[in-house]
Amino acid sequence: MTGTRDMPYLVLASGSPRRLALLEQIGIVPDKLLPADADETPDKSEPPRKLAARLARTKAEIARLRLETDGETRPTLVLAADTVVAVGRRILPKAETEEQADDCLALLSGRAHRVYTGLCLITPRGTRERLVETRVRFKRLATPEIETYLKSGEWRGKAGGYAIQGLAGAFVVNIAGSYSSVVGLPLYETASLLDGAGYPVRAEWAIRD
Ligand SMILES: Cc1cn([C@H]2C[C@H](O)[C@@H](COP(=O)(O)OP(=O)(O)OP(=O)(O)O)O2)c(=O)[nH]c1=O
Repeated sequence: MTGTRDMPYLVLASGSPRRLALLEQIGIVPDKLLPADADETPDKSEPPRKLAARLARTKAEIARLRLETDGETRPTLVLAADTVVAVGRRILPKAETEEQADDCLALLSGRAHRVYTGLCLITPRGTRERLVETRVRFKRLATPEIETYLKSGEWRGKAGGYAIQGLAGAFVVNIAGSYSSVVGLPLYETASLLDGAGYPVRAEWAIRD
């Protein structure tokens, strides 16, 4: 790091520690965290991919408005994401109760589902978006296995009632797409959006330095 570059001010519109950790994994540390409290209820017959895109955009817009209200004048990049788990068109909840997580796991057992992560980056020159789709196939889960998993509490607050980065990693027979996207932030697409908006990602720095 030379400290001489014009670094845009980067705001991560998220309260998710996983999204922050994923960004840090690729050498990006946001200047500010601004969790955006969006209503995550799907619209009537809203397809899962549209929901993920819409919520990512809504979170980014809420954060940008707050910055405006707070009188922020620096050129700012606002990054937000939303992860949705679906079986076909059926959108699974972000599990908040053991019963919800139990229902999700029973549905995911022995079949494939899709994880959609919407990404939105608001820049001074406009809004850029990406939608990343990943197919995940779970093994068949026996009842005692589900019961043990429920006791772990790892499902709490997770879309689809599981976290691939934890114990549920052992349920995954295969995955086609982006692992980081399932965890909550697709790293390739994030780096590419930020780079396109003039935010230097670490690999770029290494080459330029
Ligand atoms: C499927 C899956 C989801 N998740 C998480 C990612 C997201 O944090 C969460 C889905 O909820 P989101 O609404 O996408 O995000 P959030 O409310 O946790 O955070 P934010 O403040 O950014 O809105 O589920 C995992 O951590 N691992 C997984 O394997």
